Amino acid sequence: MISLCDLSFAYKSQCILDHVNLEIHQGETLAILGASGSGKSTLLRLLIGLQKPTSGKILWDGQDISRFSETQWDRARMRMGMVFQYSALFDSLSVGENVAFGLRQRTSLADTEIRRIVAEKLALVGLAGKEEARPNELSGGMKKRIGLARALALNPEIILYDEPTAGLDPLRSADINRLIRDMQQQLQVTSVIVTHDMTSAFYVADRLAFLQQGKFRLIADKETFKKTKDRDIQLFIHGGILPHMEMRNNEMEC
Ligand SMILES: Nc1ncnc2c1ncn2[C@@H]1O[C@H](COP(=O)(O)OP(=O)(O)OP(=O)(O)O)[C@@H](O)[C@H]1O
Repeated sequence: MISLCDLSFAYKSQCILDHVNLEIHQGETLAILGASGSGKSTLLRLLIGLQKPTSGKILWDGQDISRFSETQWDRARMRMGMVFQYSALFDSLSVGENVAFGLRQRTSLADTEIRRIVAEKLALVGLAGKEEARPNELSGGMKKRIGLARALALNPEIILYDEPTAGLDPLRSADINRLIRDMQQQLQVTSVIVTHDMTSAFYVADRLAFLQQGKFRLIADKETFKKTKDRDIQLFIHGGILPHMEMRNNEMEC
């Protein structure tokens, strides 16, 4: 569905992505993992057209979206939902108007239809009837749910999540993880999740891709990932403590 082809990106002289290739399959949930500063958020920004690659292509259904004009991007973004790290809700707007934001900006739907969609999406994330609440009255977990309802409002084909469990306690994180998986199963939407949270990644993702020094060190399904003998990946998975297994050093598997 989406392919990164020989994609490179640099901020001035700092190379962030170095000739990477990645396939994002229709309907899958793919987790992008990597240390702080490895370029995960940059990759999301490239996928939503907020950055342009230095070289290479991003193909979506055969079209190179990295060369799109702003008008083409306006149409393409209707097919994408983005869930931001700290929810990025407008505190001055009610919850209902936050969820309605993209619908009002990008469609000419009647107000009654927008209200119906907002009610439907809030129900989907377990917050039915919260239209009149203000974001600053809500917990972090509820804000994340509203961010997700907003991303779902335009029925996107792909949802991009930047650290969906950041700042949440383990129980609220589990709640968000379940919700992401439910959305996946109910709506068959393609999802890309940038996260440091290994519990979350293993729970929600079908496949994982580990970014390090501008390259994907490993792109694999969950079982392969858990069993890899790559030392750096095992250290990352286990929070810096190596499990008892035979390790390989500095060997790229992708
Ligand atoms: N606008 C920018 N201009 C210059 N350098 C930037 C910019 N944004 C990010 N960087 C640098 O690019 C590198 C990758 O940043 P990015 O935010 O993509 O990493 P990340 O893997 O998402 O990190 P984290 O997990 O901490 O959010 C970092 O070294 C960062 O300092």
